[in-house]
Amino acid sequence: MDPSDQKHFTVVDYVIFAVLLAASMAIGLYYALSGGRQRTTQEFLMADRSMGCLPVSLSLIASFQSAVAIIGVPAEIYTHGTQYWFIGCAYILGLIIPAHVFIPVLYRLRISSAYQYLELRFNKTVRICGTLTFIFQMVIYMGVCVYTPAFALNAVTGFELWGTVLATGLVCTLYTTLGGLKAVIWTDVFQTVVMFAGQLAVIVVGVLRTGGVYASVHSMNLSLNPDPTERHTFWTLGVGGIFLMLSLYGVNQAQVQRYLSSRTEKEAVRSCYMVFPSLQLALALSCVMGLVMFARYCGEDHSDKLGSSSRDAMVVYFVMDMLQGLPGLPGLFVACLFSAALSTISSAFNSLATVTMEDLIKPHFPAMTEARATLLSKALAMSYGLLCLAMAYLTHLMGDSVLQVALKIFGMVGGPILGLFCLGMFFPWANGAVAGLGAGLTVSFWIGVGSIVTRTSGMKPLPPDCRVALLSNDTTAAIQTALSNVTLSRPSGLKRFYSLSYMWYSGFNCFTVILIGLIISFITGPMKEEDVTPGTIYPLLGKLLCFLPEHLKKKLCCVTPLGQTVSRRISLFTDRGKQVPAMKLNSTSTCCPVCSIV
Ligand SMILES: O=C(O)CCCC[C@@H]1SC[C@@H]2NC(=O)N[C@@H]21
Ligand code: NA
Repeated sequence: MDPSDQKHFTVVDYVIFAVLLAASMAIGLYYALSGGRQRTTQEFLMADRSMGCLPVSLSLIASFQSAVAIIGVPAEIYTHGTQYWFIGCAYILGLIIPAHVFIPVLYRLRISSAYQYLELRFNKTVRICGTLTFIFQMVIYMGVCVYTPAFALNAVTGFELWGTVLATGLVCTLYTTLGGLKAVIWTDVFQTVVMFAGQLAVIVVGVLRTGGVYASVHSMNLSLNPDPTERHTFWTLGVGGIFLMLSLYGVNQAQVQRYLSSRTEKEAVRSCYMVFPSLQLALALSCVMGLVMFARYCGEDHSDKLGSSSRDAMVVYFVMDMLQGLPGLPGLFVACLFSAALSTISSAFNSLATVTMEDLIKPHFPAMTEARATLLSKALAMSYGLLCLAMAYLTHLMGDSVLQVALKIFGMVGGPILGLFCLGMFFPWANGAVAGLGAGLTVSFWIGVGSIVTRTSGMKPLPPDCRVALLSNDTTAAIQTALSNVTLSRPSGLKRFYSLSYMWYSGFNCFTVILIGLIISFITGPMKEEDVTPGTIYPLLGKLLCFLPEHLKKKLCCVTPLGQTVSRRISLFTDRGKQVPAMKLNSTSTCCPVCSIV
């Protein structure tokens, strides 16, 4: 990028960025020195299970809204049109199902890590596999989140790349290590506000300077094509996106930990509902930013100004172009970018430290003292921080648009984990979980790597050229007809398998795990009712057939309502070694194998 095009920061911008980092540190220090001073893992990892629905809901959004969305979504809209906005349709079921299926089951088990559910329902091996898969997913995802803001800023403003990565990583590691989950949640609240403010500022200034978004209306496209190999259609985003949402907001430890830190189950369900409007707002802001950017540049390709860097960097170029000469606003946008990154990375650190502690260390050292366990948790948060800096470099090599990289990771790794939980909750007789997960991950990496190797991610569509958009309608129609007549060489066989849209990865891999898990269960003999831990099954069929009269349901499937108590006592997880009051279970009804809750 030649220096003449380089956008520069004024002192005010650097000050605003420094204030953001300092504010986050202050919140972290406050929680390190107040309350129980983070002396127990219940406080450090679970915020004493005392959180209200407002901070939890804002923290739930912040966990998976990082600089990847702030930069990647406008770049997506600019390059491919408004198709991506349809992922908003997936937020409906993508939040209702977690609120009414996953939260009730997981909250009533009084666990700290989502993967403790897997040991309760299956066995310790499944739990370890689930935990390791989660760690793998979040470490790579964190690398993308740390790298994105630093790379984008460096490409446009010459902002020191690795210095920024280091500063972000260290500040984040510090306040997460000092202040625990309470600090992470309250910094998430503060950072979500900064994130929205920054995006709003860019949109307002952008609309004022480009005179509206009329030119980009033509980039509104709606593809209802059911072909699963088409990258973004209403079906891949609106339906495939539901499985993506379930893998994140239903069973991902970062979100489950927030549900479990709520003071009551109702607060947790309410926080899940409160996520919906804010998530739609976040999606709308980033999509409109892409439209304003299109209106400004009409789809022309300015990457010549940016040298080799991708369309993602173009978003930062556009923002700096818009905010030039308005001291403080470039700094606000940079603060917005790093708020988005910090809130995601801190959530990832804390959830990684929690599962490592709860799932991998505590079970082997039950007699470990509270002080030592808390110290170890802090050391883990620190080591994960350093590990993600290494992953940031790996992202440097990935090449794809950052949004696509993140969505692929969730699909390839989050999908199979979702399948594991669904196998456990909806199929009482299932016990082939390890084989199911193994098969799911194998297929997922086969298709993921295959799609990268064969690069069958479909022709990169021509950047929408607003000259076409501004032509008279019949000319445009003529051009589009001509283009549609050019049938791309349709991939067949394995190539077609590799060209499955990555938005179907979550759903596809989830079903692979369930299918293989059920087949193995039948081959090795299904689980007996009495062996299933009560409270770990969601009576799916019973709920679906809830319209049937009781006597018919009794014949078909006499399901006791969720969480009903039955006669046998079971010992749940022991919190710190002592026997937690077991769930008294006292209904005697036996149930059919299909949907029974014992
Ligand atoms: O922003 C990121 O870091 C990841 C990209 C978005 C992740 C998914 S997309 C659907 C859902 N909505 C969000 O805001 N995040 C998740
Ligand atoms: Na975030």
